[in-house]
Amino acid sequence: MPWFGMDIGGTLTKLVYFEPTGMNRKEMDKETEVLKNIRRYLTRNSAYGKTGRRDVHLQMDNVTIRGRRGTFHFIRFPTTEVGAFLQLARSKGMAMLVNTVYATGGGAFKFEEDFMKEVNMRLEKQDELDALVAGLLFVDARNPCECYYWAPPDDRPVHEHSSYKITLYFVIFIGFYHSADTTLSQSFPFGMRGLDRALHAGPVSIGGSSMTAAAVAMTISKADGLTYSEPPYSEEALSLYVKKSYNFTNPYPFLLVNIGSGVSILAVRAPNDYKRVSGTSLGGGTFLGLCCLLTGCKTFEEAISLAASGDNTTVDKLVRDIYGGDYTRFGLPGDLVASSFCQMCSTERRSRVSREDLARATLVTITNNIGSIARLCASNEGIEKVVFCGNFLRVNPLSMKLLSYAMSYWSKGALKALFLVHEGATEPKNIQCGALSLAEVRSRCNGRAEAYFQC
Ligand SMILES: Nc1ncnc2c1ncn2[C@@H]1O[C@H](COP(=O)(O)OP(=O)(O)OP(=O)(O)O)[C@@H](O)[C@H]1O
Ligand SMILES: CC(C)(CO)[C@@H](O)C(=O)NCCC(=O)O
Repeated sequence: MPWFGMDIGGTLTKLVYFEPTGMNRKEMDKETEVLKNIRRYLTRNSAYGKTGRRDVHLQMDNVTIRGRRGTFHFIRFPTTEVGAFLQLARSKGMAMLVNTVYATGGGAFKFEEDFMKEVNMRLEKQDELDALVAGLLFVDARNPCECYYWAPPDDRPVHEHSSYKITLYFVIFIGFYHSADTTLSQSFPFGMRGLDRALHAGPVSIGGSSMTAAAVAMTISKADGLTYSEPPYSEEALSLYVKKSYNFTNPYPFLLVNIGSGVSILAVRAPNDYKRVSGTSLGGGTFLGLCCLLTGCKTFEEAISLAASGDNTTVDKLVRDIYGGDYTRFGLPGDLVASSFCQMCSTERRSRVSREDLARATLVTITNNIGSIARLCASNEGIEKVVFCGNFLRVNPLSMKLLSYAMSYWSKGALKALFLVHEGATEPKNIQCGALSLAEVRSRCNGRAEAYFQC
């Protein structure tokens, strides 16, 4: 029997196939033709039918389980295609094997009878959240660079990077001020809020030097020490992030936020000690469903690519759209989204909004909401490490960066957002182990050459 494990989720079915390697002649002779065919079919292709895909970049080689060495292959297809999958498995002779497969996810219950009827396959059902925790610990133990985080190269939080600019603007401002032959109050007889309102005005002149009113307003606001941060969703802030490996050898306690169709949040205190502390129905399925409705896109990949080039500020109402600037008393920066999608109440704005902006706003809305709930759960549980997983993060660095920003900004650096290579990464080998010394990398890889090179 080939070694399979399945997770039949609300949106995607994940199939893990363990291909034994290094079989001796006797074992090879014993392997039936059906098994050989299945092995060849799975490992020689990376696409199955129209929608089945093998994530070749996630493949794990030289893994030992139950004394057998082999390779893990990761295959996925939409759960709507379970029927087609069963037909394919039948055509490959699966029904001729006496077989039981470990299966998890809601579909293990829902499709149990179909599996038995179509391919004579008994599903040995496992709880999906037990499997999630066990799977995370398994894969992390075998891949030293499994766990990573997003941060600027110097590891300082992104929102602190803007303080460089505060200093810079302050210096520019002082320069202007000193070269001016007029006083500040003469140039700007209005207060800070007036300056913020001047954002839309044209160039102004100070002592013969001119700069835009917007730059002056920003300068003053920064020099004045008002709350300021680069908008987390601005390209400038997001471009600061690089992936960095995280040493997860002492993981407990950690919060595990699984963003699938819906979202489950677990507090994990030991390998066999966790509880589901919360969840939300606004998850990856909501993002994709709303995006399809709003933009007419057809696939997750399309939705993500639209979002990548969109601007949510044409769709959302920001604090500054309501306050004219920051709401300083309660530390709400002007760039914070005050009300998701609120600009879409206007017929005029609706008529000129782009698909890209709608996709971006949907992504930001769903991601920020999950970030807020995760942050509250972490503080309730007294946990600092927050691991995000689930296929919503697949090919979706934007959400990972937004979550990283939100965790760090709102907790004043206390919370760390962590991610997993086998959930979301497109190029796992690009992760920098930059924060680790060579000796640390070596020790974490336990002398295994392939792990070391991956690092
Ligand atoms: N190729 C894809 N097709 C559809 N959705 C995708 C795809 N790739 C990533 N996604 C995203 O991943 C989500 C599904 O994630 P995941 O596979 O972790 O959950 P699930 O197991 O299907 O759901 P649940 O655990 O809630 O039952 C989708 O809702 C979507 O946001
Ligand atoms: C129902 C599950 C557990 C199925 O994986 C998941 O989609 C989920 O956690 N949904 C959120 C349900 C809620 O807590 O509101």
